[in-house]
Amino acid sequence: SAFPDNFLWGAASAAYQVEGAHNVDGKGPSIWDDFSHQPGTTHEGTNGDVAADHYHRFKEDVALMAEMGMQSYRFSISWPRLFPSGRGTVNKAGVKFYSDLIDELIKYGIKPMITLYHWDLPQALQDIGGWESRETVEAFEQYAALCYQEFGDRVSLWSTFNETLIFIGMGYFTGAHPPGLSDPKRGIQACHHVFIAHAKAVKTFREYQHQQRIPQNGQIGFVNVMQPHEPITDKPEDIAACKMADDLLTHWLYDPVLKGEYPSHILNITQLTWGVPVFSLEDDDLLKNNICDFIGVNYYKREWIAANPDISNTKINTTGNKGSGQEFGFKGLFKFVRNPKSTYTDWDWEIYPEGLCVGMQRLKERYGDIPFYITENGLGAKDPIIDGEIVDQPRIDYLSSHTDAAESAIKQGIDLRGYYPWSFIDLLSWLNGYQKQYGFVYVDRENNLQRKRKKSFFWYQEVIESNGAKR
Ligand SMILES: C[C@@]1(C(=O)O)OC[C@H]2O[C@@H](O)[C@H](O)[C@@H](O)[C@H]2O1
Repeated sequence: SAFPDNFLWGAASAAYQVEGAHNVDGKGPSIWDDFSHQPGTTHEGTNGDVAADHYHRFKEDVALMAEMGMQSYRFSISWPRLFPSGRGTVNKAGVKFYSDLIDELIKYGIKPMITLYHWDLPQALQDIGGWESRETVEAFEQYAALCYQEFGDRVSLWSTFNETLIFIGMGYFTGAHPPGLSDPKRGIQACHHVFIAHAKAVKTFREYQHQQRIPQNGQIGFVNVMQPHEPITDKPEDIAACKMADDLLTHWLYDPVLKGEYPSHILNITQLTWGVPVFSLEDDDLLKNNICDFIGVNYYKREWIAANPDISNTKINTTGNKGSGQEFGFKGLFKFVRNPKSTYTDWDWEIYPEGLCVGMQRLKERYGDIPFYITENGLGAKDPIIDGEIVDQPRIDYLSSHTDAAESAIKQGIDLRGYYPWSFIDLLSWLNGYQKQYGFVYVDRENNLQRKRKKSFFWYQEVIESNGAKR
């Protein structure tokens, strides 16, 4: 196979979705603890109070990762577990949990990849404005510095934010995520502060390397949604809508961290319309001088785009009833439409493996020969259980076809360094509860969260053992 010898075969998770122990050993509340406890916010009121209880079972889970042969594990740190009120006093028990997890991974030769922010902002910081406040930017820099100090000696792969498009988009535009707003002006400024927080965290990371407080070989990146857009017809209005979707959903999110600036024509529109983003004096240099080392791409689906003169709908399919999702779109900009020729999941996401390769090629064309990690890719499904076995063949087919696309990308010269299927273990899906499974390992919620290897566990074990030759 074309996979290089040092290619990292991993898997991913996120703190709020997997750990549980939401108020244990000094952890403070996050905005997801607060939001998910409000009625009507999540599928059937599901939340991360217990999740997969990884906080208490991480040794068993890491042993399963090692049995599967995983070479790297992408996980996120819960900021309020380290800083219960977001800044100031450090919760030593929280530091100990992640230190023990990292030691357990290293014991089995599994490289940690840390995500600093996977949506669980400390509620105490939301109370002072969250990402709309520069105080949160300062607090993030302090949080990142503590993580570098405590874990930088053993962790060389870092990323700052996961899917800014989603936590800003759903937090400030659709309102489906906390803080549940629908205000583009506030959303754009909040998003700007996230980019500044990222740049400051990169700057501190590089300073710590320079001072040899952390190893020189460490890499710090940014993790974005990678979602290729295609016009549903070659009519000029559909092509224009597709370009708009690309500018707003891709370039606005990638340019600031890979070019150090926003796409200028969109920046003109946002500043003319709302006077945002407001830049502080240091912002421009911060963005320009702290380009990250790699880009993490989370690939699930392509979206077909059409012109949208009429609908404003941001409700999505959160039940898993195929075809129950309406067309998602912003009036006057674009809308996502279904292609009758395409194949879709139960959550109405197109299955398009080639998009993994096409997406990286397009990014390489715009940003140059940057290192890539596929930091998420997976099939959300209700896995069939036959005679007590979890026979998730659809997930095997999905991952197999996507590793084909990954191999094609490498053959075409993309600097792809690792593949982290979402998710190592079944965990909470934010708005879809526990019914939307992604894991190689099943969690029996009727039986004390007992772990059980799925068919895909053994399939992936072979893929890793053969360095991608057997798929
Ligand atoms: C919305 C949804 C899903 O549950 O299907 O998309 C795929 C995957 O993306 C990740 O960044 C989220 O942390 C994880 O929970 C998943 O979230």
